[in-house]
Amino acid sequence: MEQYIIKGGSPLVGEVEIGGAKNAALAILAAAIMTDETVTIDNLPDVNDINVLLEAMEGIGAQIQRVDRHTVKINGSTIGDFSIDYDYIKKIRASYYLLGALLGKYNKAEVALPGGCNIGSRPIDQHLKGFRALGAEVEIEHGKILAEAETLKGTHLYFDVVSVGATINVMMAAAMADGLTILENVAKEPHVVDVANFLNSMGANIKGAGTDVIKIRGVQKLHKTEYSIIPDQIEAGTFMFAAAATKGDITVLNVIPKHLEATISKLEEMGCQVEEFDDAVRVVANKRLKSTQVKTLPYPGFPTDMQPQIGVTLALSKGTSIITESIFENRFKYLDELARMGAVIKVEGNSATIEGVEKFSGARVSAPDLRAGAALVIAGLATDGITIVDDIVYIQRGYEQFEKKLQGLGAMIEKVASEKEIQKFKLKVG
Ligand SMILES: CC(=O)N[C@H]1[C@@H](OP(=O)(O)OP(=O)(O)OC[C@H]2O[C@@H](n3ccc(=O)[nH]c3=O)[C@H](O)[C@@H]2O)O[C@H](CO)[C@@H](O)[C@@H]1O
Ligand SMILES: C=C(OP(=O)(O)O)C(=O)O
Repeated sequence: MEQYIIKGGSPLVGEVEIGGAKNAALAILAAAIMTDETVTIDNLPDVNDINVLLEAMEGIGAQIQRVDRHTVKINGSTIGDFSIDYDYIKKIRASYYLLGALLGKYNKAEVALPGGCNIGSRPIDQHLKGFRALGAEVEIEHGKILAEAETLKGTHLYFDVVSVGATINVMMAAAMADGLTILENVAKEPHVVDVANFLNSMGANIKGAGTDVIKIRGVQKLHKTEYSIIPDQIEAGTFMFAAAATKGDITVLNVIPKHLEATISKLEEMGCQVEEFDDAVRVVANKRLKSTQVKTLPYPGFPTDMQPQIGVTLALSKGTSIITESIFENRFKYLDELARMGAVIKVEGNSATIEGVEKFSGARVSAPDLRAGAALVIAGLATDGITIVDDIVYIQRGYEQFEKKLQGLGAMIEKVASEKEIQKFKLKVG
């Protein structure tokens, strides 16, 4: 099992290139099979979730051609099977997008109930409500969701909760339904807009993505396109908090600063200097930061996927901070690990009270999920001494070459897989 070993305590300084957004890419890859023509997708992050989804798509007959590390050509004309097995997709959440894509194109889909990070109960009732409203029969049998329709028909639907996944999934299916679909109380995340833009570039007729109401006029056919995925706001924010926690100076390159506003505003409140450029953001922290309050909310609120990264940074900041996690009920597990490094935290329900400490002490900790894992790496980088992070397979789900990018900023971090490699690292760093 691979681990990260870290010798922290030095500021991270330099520039880092941000890749394409995992959560946009997963939906866009699935949507690419909705035409029989060849779709080229660029700025794809080379992370495990993407590779798992591509394998699942190949498994049902789609032709996948890797042009280079970040570019893929997809042709869905050879799909002969509408059923995705659990073995393929148990590790990823976004497999559910194949449901919307297959249902939209073929009026039939069978997809095993999704996996993904264990950050809460994560129901998919809103996805199913949307498919049913479009006229599909939907059953859950033997761990699979079975959806089928004679024809999909446009509908007017009000989501009960704001869900990224349900918004995108129902929007995909509706893109090829008969007539007009109006979706209300939808998610407004940048990746929702990116998927709508992608579908429109294939000939769909979707308006309003990024607002509370999306209107989709169904089309009979979609066509080929070439599309570049937006930058990953969560990867960018992770490096921005790495700058803050290590009292560093990091410029994240290839970002859309508008997508980072909630993160930027918290960093400024905490005492960081933040400079915005056209497609870059620089974060400088040259003193101990201040406490603040933060509540996770759907976009444009503070993202739940950034909650552990701010949590680690606040645990080192002066004063008492309160974090309220309002999206997922099980996203504080990293705080137990952080307590092993000396953080002082009390969790009650969906809120954590953090008494900032001057410093952590290195320890062996486990990544409980993707973002929590990245946050524990940040904690290690901010700590004198040695930290070992176990279960980095979670981190590899969503961060491309995480340790290499951190090394480029001066971090002493290595991926190791044996006691011998751990000892070698310790000897090297003294
Ligand atoms: C692959 C992907 O893009 N994952 C992201 C996506 O997850 P995901 O799409 O699973 O998250 P949702 O936006 O759907 O979840 C938001 C809230 O709605 C609830 N809910 C959702 C669907 C549903 O049918 N019923 C229901 O009650 C969830 O339990 C949660 O409390 O958005 C989350 C919120 O920004 C992010 O943390 C995840 O990184
Ligand atoms: C929670 C995440 O992913 P998923 O929804 O795929 O589990 C994430 O990207 O932070």
